[in-house]
Amino acid sequence: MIVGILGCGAIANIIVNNFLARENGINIKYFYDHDIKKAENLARISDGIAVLNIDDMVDHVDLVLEAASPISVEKFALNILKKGKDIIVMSIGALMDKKLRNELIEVATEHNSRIFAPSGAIVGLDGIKAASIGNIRKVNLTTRKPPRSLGKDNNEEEVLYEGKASEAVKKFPTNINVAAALSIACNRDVDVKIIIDPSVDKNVHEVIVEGDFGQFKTRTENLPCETNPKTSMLAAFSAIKLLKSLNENFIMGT
Ligand SMILES: NC(=O)C1=CN([C@@H]2O[C@H](COP(=O)(O)OP(=O)(O)OC[C@H]3O[C@@H](n4cnc5c(N)ncnc54)[C@H](O)[C@@H]3O)[C@@H](O)[C@H]2O)C=CC1
Ligand SMILES: O=C([O-])CC(=O)C(=O)O
Repeated sequence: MIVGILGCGAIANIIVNNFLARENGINIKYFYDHDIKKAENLARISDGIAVLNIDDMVDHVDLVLEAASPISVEKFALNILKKGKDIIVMSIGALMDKKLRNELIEVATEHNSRIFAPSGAIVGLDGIKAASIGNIRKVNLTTRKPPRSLGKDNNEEEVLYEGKASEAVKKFPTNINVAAALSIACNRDVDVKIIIDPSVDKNVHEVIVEGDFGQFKTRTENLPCETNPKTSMLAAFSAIKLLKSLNENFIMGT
């Protein structure tokens, strides 16, 4: 499987460094970023090809791994799917827009392509998907990040946001994709609180779900990526695991 990466920042760097040797028949070969130097850097370390025009990548790959921004999903995903290519979307916040999501699903169905959205920086999506088979009464997400992860310098705790996931992803498009992942997994606009917390040094996500199945609570304490403290290592790891699983015949988990 030939893979192209759209967005050559923190997540892409972790992915490429994990795939330096070809694994599971996956060859990450093409790189596109609107900062060509970033694409060239990844191409150099992986013996791949950096492209100036995204079409020069899409035409040659089986799958595009988006790790850029919600705007890049709006801009490029439709065309990727129309060309019959699969896409892994990291900027899941973009998919909270139901119109865009439905359009992408329609085009994917028509062109026999697939959209994958990894669980990213959060745990519990397996459980919430299963729980959504019954009635779900409550889903709360509380995200705590150190000030530097949110570009702040607080000395005291501050609630930055409290409200629905749909608004959260508009206000903080590169910080709370996890809220979109949760919402889409259970088809509900979940309640979100984002807290700037100078007492934590990790990106912490707590989820509480209650429904017909009973209840569960998860807490993820994520180490931030070195080059982008907003983003947790687990998000990149989840993309790697998903990518590897695409060529496997045994699927574990929901
Ligand atoms: N699903 C999840 O749980 C998570 C998702 N994310 C999202 O994944 C995406 C990537 O995250 P990082 O690697 O940490 O970001 P980053 O900022 O380190 O890297 C993004 C790269 O994409 C490039 N880029 C941005 N917009 C572009 C466009 N329209 N066209 C071409 N290149 C573009 C930038 O130049 C940059 O090199 C972000 O949208 C982030 O919010 C991040 C963490 C968790
Ligand atoms: O990486 C994280 O911990 C969460 C994050 O930035 C996001 O959901 O966009």
